[in-house]
Amino acid sequence: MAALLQLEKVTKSFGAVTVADAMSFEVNAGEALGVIGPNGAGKTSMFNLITGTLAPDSGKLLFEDVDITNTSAAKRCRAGMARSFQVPQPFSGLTVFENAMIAATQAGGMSSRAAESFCIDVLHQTELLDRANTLAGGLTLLGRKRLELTRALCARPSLLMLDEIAGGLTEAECTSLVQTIKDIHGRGVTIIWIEHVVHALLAVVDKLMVIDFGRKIAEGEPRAIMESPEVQEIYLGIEVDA
Ligand SMILES: Nc1ncnc2c1ncn2[C@@H]1O[C@H](COP(=O)(O)OP(=O)(O)OP(=O)(O)O)[C@@H](O)[C@H]1O
Repeated sequence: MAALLQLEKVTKSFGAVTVADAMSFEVNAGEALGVIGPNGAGKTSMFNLITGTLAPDSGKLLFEDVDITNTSAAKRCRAGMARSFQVPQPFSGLTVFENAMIAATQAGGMSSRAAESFCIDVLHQTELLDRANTLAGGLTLLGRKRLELTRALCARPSLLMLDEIAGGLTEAECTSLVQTIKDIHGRGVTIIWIEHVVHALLAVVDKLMVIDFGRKIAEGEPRAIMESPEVQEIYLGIEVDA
């Protein structure tokens, strides 16, 4: 598999707080990478560094083998990166369909005519088609999460980044959203998914990475990583017998 995204020794600090400490990893095309770590570990900052809303102090990022370290966030989006936000950020006074259209025409660069049928298709995938004419502000939490996913997909990403999209959902809602994400991944979209709801992640991802204090603690086959004593102790705070 070819690497779609590569981070090489990416470092970023805010004063004394280091959010990325010589962070290196790669994500192959077609892969789903899960990212876990304690609060404040630097997970969202990592997304900001990848999408270009945060500039690294040092290190290099490559997307499709092109050095994007100094590429603007807008250009990275056009190149195929899209993300959802931890706190859904729709245009609350616009309908679900209008939100999708804005994403498809602005982030996805589509003409309005082409975007219409495309958005219907995306809303079908994200199971929001029957809410197309609902105001975004009137959606349930699950609906808002699905709209976050819709808006990211409308940017036509080859790399989809999900930031705690399962947070706050009931068990049944989580199961339903996981199935949607599985289907999206099944269509060949490469995914990086930050999540505290670990069982949701494990249902989808091929690889799991654990970070703490901006450092990569472990990376590999998800269940093996979860069972490793180092991860249990550092991430879960569980004392493991020597
Ligand atoms: N712009 C900023 N200026 C100063 N400190 C920041 C900034 N952005 C993030 N931080 C700090 O960097 C650390 C990492 O934050 P980040 O949001 O990346 O963590 P996280 O792993 O996503 O946490 P959570 O799981 O709680 O969402 C935190 O201590 C945070 O307060």
